[in-house]
Amino acid sequence: MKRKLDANDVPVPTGNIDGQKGEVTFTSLGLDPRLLQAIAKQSFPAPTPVQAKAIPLALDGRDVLARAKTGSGKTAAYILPILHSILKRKLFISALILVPTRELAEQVNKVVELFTAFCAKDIRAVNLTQRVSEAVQRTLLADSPDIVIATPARAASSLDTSLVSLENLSHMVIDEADLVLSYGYDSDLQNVAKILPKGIQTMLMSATLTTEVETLKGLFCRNPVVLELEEAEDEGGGVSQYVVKCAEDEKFLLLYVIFKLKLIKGKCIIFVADVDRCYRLKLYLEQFGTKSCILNSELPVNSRIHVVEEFNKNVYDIIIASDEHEVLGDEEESKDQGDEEPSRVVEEMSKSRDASGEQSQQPLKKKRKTTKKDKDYGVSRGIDFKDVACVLNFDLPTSSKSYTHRIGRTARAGQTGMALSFVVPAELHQKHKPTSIESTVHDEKVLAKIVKHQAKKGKDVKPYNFDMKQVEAFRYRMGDALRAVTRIAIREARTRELRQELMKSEKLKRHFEENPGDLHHLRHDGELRPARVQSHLKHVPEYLLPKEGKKSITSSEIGFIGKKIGENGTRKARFAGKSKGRGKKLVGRKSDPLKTFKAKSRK
Ligand SMILES: Nc1ncnc2c1ncn2[C@@H]1O[C@H](COP(=O)(O)OP(=O)(O)OP(=O)(O)O)[C@@H](O)[C@H]1O
Repeated sequence: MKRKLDANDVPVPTGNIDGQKGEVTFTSLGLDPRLLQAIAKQSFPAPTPVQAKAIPLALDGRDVLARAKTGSGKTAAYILPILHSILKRKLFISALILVPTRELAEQVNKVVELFTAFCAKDIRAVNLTQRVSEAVQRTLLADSPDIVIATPARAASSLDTSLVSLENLSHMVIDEADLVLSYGYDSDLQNVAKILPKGIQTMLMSATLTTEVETLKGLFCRNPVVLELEEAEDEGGGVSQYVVKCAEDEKFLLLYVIFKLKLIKGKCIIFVADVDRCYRLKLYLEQFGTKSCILNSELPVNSRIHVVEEFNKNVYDIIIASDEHEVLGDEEESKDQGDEEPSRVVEEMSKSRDASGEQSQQPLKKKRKTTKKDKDYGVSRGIDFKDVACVLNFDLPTSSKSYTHRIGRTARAGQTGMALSFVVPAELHQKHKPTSIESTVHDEKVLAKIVKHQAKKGKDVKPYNFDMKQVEAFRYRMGDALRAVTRIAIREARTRELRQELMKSEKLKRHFEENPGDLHHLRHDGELRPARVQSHLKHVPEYLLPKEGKKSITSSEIGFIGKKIGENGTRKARFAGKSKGRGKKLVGRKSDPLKTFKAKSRK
C-alpha cells in the first residue's frame, strides 16, 4: 500500500562532523567529498528543508515525490543524490532529467556543472534541448553520457530514433512536475513511460501538488515517499505581497513614478499579459531613459537564456516578461472559469506502473492549453532569477496558479522580496479604455482567487495605496511619453528586436562558445528607439517631486532586496559584491521603499 509520509516523519540524519547534534549538514548527509567541495564553493550554509529530507531518501533508493515552494532548492535536492550515485557506482548507471522548458534544461545543466566542478572528468551530462544537428547530437550521445537533460518531447523523439539508450538508466527525474502536462507533453510522457526500464528510481519535484502530479506519480513512481514541505519549514524569507487598485492609465503613471524616483532598489521583473505589452512598456520606459530588457516566447532561445544569465550577473535591473502561454487555469477552480481562455480537456486512458512495476490502467485526466509560439518557453516557472527585489505584476495574471509562480521569482533561497500587483477594478475599467482587454477583464475575479489561495497558505495580500495626489503631478509627462509610444512604434520595435536578437542568437551560437568573454558586448537592454525621443522626459524636474523632496524618497533606507533571514541582515556572501559598484544598498524588507512615498487610502 502507498504510504504518504509527512515531511516530519522522514528520518533526518543527525549532524556528526561539522554540525551541532541533530542539525543536518551536507556532510552529515554522507555525500561524496567532491560534491561537498563543490557545495562549499557555492557557499551553501546548510541543506534547505527539502534537501535535508529528500537527499537521504534518494540515497536510500526510494522514489520521491517532493512538493516545496518555489526557490526552495529542489534542483540540488535531486541532482546531488544522482551525482553521488554516479560517483559511487559499481555498475554503469545513468539518469534522465525531464524539465518543461529549454531554459530550465540549460539551468539544470549549469547546476550539474557547478556541482561537478571537482569531478568533471567522472561525470558527463548532455543537454538534449540544444539546437544542434542530429549528427552533433549523435556524437554527444555516442559514449553514453551519465546524465541526459531534456524536455519530454526531446526525450521521446530521441528515444524513438534510438539516439538515447535506456539500457543503463537507473534514475529519472521530472522537475516542475505540476507543469509538464500543462505544456502539452502528455503523449510524450506516456511514450517515455512505456519504454522506461522497470525498477528505476524516480523523483518528481513540484511547487504544488496538483492532479497533474498525481497523474505523473501513477505513470512513473513505485510506492513513492511523498514529501510535502510546509511553507513554514522553509527557513525565513518570503514575499511581501501588495496590490494597488488603479485604472489602466494609472498603471503607466505609477510605473513612471516607481522607476523614475527609484522607489525600487534592486532588480525587478515586470510581468505583462502579451508580447506587444512588453514593447509598449519598454518604449515607454525608454522615454524616461530607463533601460530594460524583454523576455517572451518570440525571442530565440539563446537570447532568452543570455538575458537571464546577464540579469543574474546584475548587468540589467529590469526585465519585462510576458508569460502569455504560461497562464494556466486553476486546477481546482476550473468549473467556474468558463469565461477564461479556452482550454482543451484531454481525457485518455494511460498505462501506468503500479507498485510492482507492472502496467496498470488508470484514467488520465488533465487540462491542456494549446501553445502558440515556442512551446518550450517559460519565464514564470522554474527559472532561477537571482536577487530579484520585486516582481511587479503590471498586468495581473489570469489565474492564481500563474500568480504563485510569478511571485516565486523573488524571495528565493530564503531571501525576502516583494510582489506588487496592479489590479484594475471594474469601475475604473469602465472609465478608461484598456489597451489590453485580456489584462484587465478578470482582474478582480482573479484577485479574489489569489487572496483566497494565499490565505490558505497563511499569506496576506495587502492593499498598497499610493497617495495619488502626489502621483498626479507626473501625469502630464506620462501622457507625453505614452503619446510617443504608438502602435506603429510598438510594431517596429517588436520586429526590430526580433531581427536583432535573431542575429545575436546566431552569433551567440557560433562564435561565443569560443569567446565567452565577448558576451557582454551583446547587451539586450539597448534602446529600440522607434518611438519619438523626448529628451526632456529623461529628467525629473524638482517641482514635480513630492514636498519631502527627492532625497527623502531615495534615502539610504530605500530598497528591499531580499536578505537571508538569520544572517543579521546581510545577503548571502555569494551574492554580495556582484552589484558592480552601482551602490545598491542591501537592506531588508522592513524598509519598504514604496512606503516612503506616503501611502494613503484612495478616496
Ligand atoms: N542549501 C542551499 N543554501 C543556499 N542557497 C541554495 C541552497 N540550495 C539551493 N540554493 C539556491 O537557491 C536558489 C533556488 O534554487 P532552485 O532553483 O533549485 O529552487 P526550486 O525550488 O527548484 O525553485 P522553482 O520551484 O522556482 O523551480 C538557487 O539560486 C540555488 O543556487
